[in-house]
This record gives sequence, C-alpha cells and structure tokens, in this order.
Amino acid sequence: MNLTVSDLSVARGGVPVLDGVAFDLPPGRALVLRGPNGAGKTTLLRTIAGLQPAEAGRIEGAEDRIAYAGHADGLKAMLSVTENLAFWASVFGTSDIDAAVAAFDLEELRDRLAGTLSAGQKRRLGLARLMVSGRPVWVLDEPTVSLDAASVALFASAVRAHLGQGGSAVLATHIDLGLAEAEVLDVAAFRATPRAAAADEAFL
Ligand SMILES: Nc1ncnc2c1ncn2[C@@H]1O[C@H](COP(=O)(O)OP(=O)(O)OP(=O)(O)O)[C@@H](O)[C@H]1O
Repeated sequence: MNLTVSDLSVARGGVPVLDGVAFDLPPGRALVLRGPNGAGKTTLLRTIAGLQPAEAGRIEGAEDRIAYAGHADGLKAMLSVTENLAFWASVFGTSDIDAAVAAFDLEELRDRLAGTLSAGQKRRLGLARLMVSGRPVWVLDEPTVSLDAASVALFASAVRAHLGQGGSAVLATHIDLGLAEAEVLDVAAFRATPRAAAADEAFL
C-alpha cells in the first residue's frame, strides 16, 4: 500500500507553513525531505504521523501503519535497554527485539538503564524501536542527530533492510545516507503564502 499525500496544507501555531504538498510513496521506497531551517519539514512529518491535524488535503495509507521518530527519543529512563524495547514490542503487539538489538549494536548495553546511556546510544535505542514496531512506514525527523559515523552506517543499513522488506520511509535529514533509491522533495517549493485576511484583522 502506498503512502499518498495530496494537496496537503500544514500549519504550526496557527500560521500556515506549507500548501499543496503532494507525493506518492510506494513500498520499498524512501522520500528524503530537504529545505532550510524553518521550511516546514518537522511540521509536515508531524502531520503525516497524525500528531497534528492537516489544514487541508488528504493523507492516505498512514493510519496504524506509521512508526514515528522525532527529536525526542521517547525512552523510559528507569528501564533497561531490553525493557524499553520489550515495552515497545508490547505496545505494538510484536515480540522480537533481538533483531533490533543486533542491528543497532545494543548487545553490550542490554542491561543498562536508558537514562545512563550517552546521547548517541540513546538515539540508537530510539531508532531500534522502529524495527520493534513492525510498522511498514517509518517517519523520521533528523534521525542521525548525535550519531557517529559508524552508527550512521548502522542506521542506513537498517533503513535499506526495511525498504528491502517492502517497508517505506519519509525522512528529514541534512546528511547523505547513501540511499540510492531515495527520492528528494524540497519542501521550500510548497511554502505557504501568508493569509492576508488574518493580518487585516489587527486593524479592525
Ligand atoms: N511550536 C511552535 N509554535 C509555533 N511555530 C512553530 C513551532 N515550531 C516551529 N514553528 C515554526 O513553524 C515553521 C516551520 O518549522 P519546522 O520546525 O516545521 O521547520 P523545519 O524545516 O523542520 O526546520 P529545521 O530544519 O530547523 O528543523 C517555522 O517558521 C517555525 O519557526
């Protein structure tokens, strides 16, 4: 099933950010969002993930199919690495955490409390959660922040494996992950024009 976005308008804090966003993402493909700081990548990803409503337009193929990883890792500090992943496996109704532990090189950290991990280790654990979710569409906002070169390579391999298994991914990233099969969407092309009516109201 494709993730299809049509004529989508998104806003942040009541201010229009993007208008007319459209793409069609089939299984096995990745879409990389580009654009300068403040262009609207996070706002678009949050809307696709269902964390905020769209102003207009349609999103098809998203419901119950998305695993979202945003700026916050969303970890439980007082649970171990294994317990965090087991918790998420129970939330998503899956059971296998071993593949995610191996893919993100977490074996030696299994019994460590998440709160005691380094920033990059926390990020690896947060990303490992994507695999545990079993969800086909990964929506990722700057997933490589805090990762060293080796961890970026692990992450890129995990995304490639996910695509190879028929998954898909929409991700905002400023670095090249070497995903040859990825398409690029520059969100700056969809910049919303300010609504004149809203500005006029200040002078009524
Ligand atoms: N919590 C908020 N409340 C109001 N406006 C916000 C909020 N967060 C972001 N914005 C504004 O919304 C617009 C889009 O921001 P967004 O975070 O989506 O951009 P981005 O492309 O992800 O940027 P970056 O590359 O810096 O992460 C910007 O003008 C920003 O200042």
